[in-house]
Amino acid sequence: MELDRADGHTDSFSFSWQRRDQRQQPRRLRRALGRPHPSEQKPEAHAASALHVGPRIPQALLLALVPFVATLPLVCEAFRPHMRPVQHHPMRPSLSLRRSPLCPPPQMILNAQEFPLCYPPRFTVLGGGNFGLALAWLLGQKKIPTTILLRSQEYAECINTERRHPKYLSDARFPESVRATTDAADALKDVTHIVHAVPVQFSRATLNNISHLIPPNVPVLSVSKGIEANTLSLMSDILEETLGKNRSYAFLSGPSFAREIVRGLATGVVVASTDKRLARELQNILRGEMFQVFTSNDVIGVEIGGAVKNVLAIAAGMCEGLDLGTNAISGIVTSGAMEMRRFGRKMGAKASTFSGLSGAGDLFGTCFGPLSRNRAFGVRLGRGEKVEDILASSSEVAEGVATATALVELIKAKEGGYRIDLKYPIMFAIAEIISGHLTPREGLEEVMKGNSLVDMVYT
Ligand SMILES: NC(=O)C1=CN([C@@H]2O[C@H](COP(=O)(O)OP(=O)(O)OC[C@H]3O[C@@H](n4cnc5c(N)ncnc54)[C@H](O)[C@@H]3O)[C@@H](O)[C@H]2O)C=CC1
Ligand SMILES: O=C(CO)COP(=O)(O)O
Repeated sequence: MELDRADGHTDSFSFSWQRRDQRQQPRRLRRALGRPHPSEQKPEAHAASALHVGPRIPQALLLALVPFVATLPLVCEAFRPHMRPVQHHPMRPSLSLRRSPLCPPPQMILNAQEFPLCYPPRFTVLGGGNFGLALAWLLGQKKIPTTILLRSQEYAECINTERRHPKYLSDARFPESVRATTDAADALKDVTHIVHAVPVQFSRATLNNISHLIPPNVPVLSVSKGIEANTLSLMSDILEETLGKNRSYAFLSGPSFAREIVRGLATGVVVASTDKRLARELQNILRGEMFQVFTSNDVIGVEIGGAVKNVLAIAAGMCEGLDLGTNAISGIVTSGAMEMRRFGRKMGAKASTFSGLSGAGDLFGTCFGPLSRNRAFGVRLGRGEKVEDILASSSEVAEGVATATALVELIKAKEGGYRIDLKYPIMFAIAEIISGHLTPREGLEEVMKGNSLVDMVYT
């Protein structure tokens, strides 16, 4: 049976009291019998017919059902902790529970600006660098209980007592709903969602250390951008290999500098997941007036965009460090965007993802904006500093450095064939520069002079 709701939608999980024979009769016959189709009735008549109880459902039976229906929400609530949906943590109720009369219908949960979640989310952020802190701050603004798992006791105490991190984003004040700890068991107890913000090269070791403490089915949102150097893995591979396939993962990317987020400046990001419901749930949890969240199911496209733009930002920085001019930077970034898209397609990504926030958007922000650490790394490299010296003098991560060589290895593995460097001249040049085989000037001038620039539109 179906219920015709007042708003015109039909809910498959509820009932209609229309007689089956009446629903199946052709309209002309119904009119002749004086029983027009509900859509042809006046509103009052429609309402009356919706309540009309035919002889096949005795009124006594309906009355007997009333106490059962009335207590259904309470029964659902009582059983919630015992229900273990396949893909989700027990604290995230299954869709059928969310459809209990106590909860708004699913479209309300998914679309409402002020999300009326039917359970209290509790987040744990892994990684206390700039971006982990920015997301904890964002969640704190929404009064969502959030624990940051740090390695430094001193930093954790500073967050808990002074409500700020002494080193990163030190101007940002954390609300009371945010706390920090170095105790992984404490941080992961009762968690409903995990944000993974550990740099890619340290992710596998970090996750292996704590995987036994992460409750089954708790979903993980990764914000790290890069390719693991020794395995050529993306974060989606690392997460599945360390935390298993039996949970949902999502990936956040887009132009989103931590420093701007904690200043409350307008930001737009993409959350990609093959679990559409998780992507929409995270969208509703994270979004706010100044923080827009879009959803995508193109996980590989979003991951490739985030990893490759860091490499291209190093090239943009080198152009600046070498004073090659704006024309050269723009040419290299445009051509690099083509290579990003080409490789993404090879990996199975959608072409359109590279025109969006997690592709072109993040590429522009990182290559031309003043805040990028990858771009800053490239500037120093272009001015003549050595890779090792820059890395040794920096306490913040430039993911593009390790990713550059891993990216070329991954391209070779996926493309196969001869002279792949001709298809990806910019990626190959950056990897050669970072591994010390070419100087920045040699590498970039070779690209600019050697007819290596490609254009998506013109030949
Ligand atoms: N900072 C930003 O604005 C954004 C960063 N991201 C991404 O977020 C991820 C994290 O970057 P940030 O938070 O910026 O890092 P960060 O550069 O601010 O800090 C480095 C982090 O690495 C940790 N770390 C260093 N050595 C480690 C080790 N051996 N094991 C475990 N952790 C170690 C430090 O404790 C610190 O949390 C990166 O993949 C980055 O690309 C993404 C979007 C924006
Ligand atoms: O990914 C980022 C912004 O979207 C941060 O880039 P950097 O790591 O180069 O600072």
